[in-house]
Amino acid sequence: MSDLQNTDQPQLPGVVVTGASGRMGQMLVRLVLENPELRLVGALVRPGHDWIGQDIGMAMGGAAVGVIVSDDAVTAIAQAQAVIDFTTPEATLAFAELTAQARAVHVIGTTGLGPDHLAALAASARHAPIIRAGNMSLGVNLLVGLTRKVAAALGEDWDIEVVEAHHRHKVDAPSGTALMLGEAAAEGRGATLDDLRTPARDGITGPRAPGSIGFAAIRGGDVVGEHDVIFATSGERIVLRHLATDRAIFARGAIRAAIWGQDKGPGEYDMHDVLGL
Ligand SMILES: NC(=O)c1ccc[n+]([C@@H]2O[C@H](COP(=O)([O-])OP(=O)(O)OC[C@H]3O[C@@H](n4cnc5c(N)ncnc54)[C@H](O)[C@@H]3O)[C@@H](O)[C@H]2O)c1
Ligand SMILES: O=C(O)C1=N[C@H](C(=O)O)CCC1
Repeated sequence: MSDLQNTDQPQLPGVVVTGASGRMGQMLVRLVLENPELRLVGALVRPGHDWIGQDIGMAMGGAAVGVIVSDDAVTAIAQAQAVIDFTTPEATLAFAELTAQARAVHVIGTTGLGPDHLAALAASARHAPIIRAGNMSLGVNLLVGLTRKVAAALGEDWDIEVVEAHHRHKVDAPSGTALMLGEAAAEGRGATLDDLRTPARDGITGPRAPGSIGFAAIRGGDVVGEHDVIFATSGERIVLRHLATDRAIFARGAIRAAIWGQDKGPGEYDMHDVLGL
């Protein structure tokens, strides 16, 4: 068995990683196993997945770690102090109910959540802490603050566009990060993103609506995540840019959130709370 796993330290918070076979799930399993402040107690995959019943370390091509992959979320989450969840909106809602029952911290990285999903999460957060962000990296959360400041400093003659690029497998657009950046820009202008967001452009769109915030999404290859916030006016442009080259940045943020949340009461939190920004 791998000596990375803290099986001999039952006092450490136990973490369940959902979507454990996914791109983020595998990264999270690795980094939770390496973390001296946490214990991996569960690895959940979707029903029917061929990893079910195998040790998660071996399923990922390494040494055994003593945690068997399962699709039994009820049993796994009942013994957890934290659930780290990068899956799909539907799966995340189901995990939120179980995490609320277990009074465990639910760290949610899943994007593509709509108003109905968010309302259901708010209900779960009445029972246990939920920490959710469309991007868990330090760099993007700093960029959110910068975007708000720059938008507040510039007048409406500066057009705001958010351009993002991701790998070919990504299913939602605009990305969760792009929406966070757009929301920050709108806040800087004293508005909400719902007030200022322009629908995706295609065909005869007419000229740009003054004061609006536009989004453009590129999908291809293995791009981990790239975001530009463009402020454009006559004669000059400012571009605020974040480039992600390693998914570990998201996993590190999520793990920090799981630890931070251990002494927090029920409620909804984000990475600004976790990072003290
Ligand atoms: N917030 C962030 O910092 C951040 C960073 C990266 C990705 N994400 C988001 O995380 C999500 C996952 O991204 P990914 O690239 O890892 O995708 P992925 O498709 O590689 O992984 C998702 C995994 O969830 C699993 N899953 C689906 N339903 C399930 C269920 N009911 N039970 C257990 N597992 C289930 C899938 O089988 C898959 O393995 C996306 O919404 C993505 O946008 C967020
Ligand atoms: O790979 C993804 O999917 C990512 N999703 C998040 C988003 O939607 O912004 C964060 C970046 C990577």
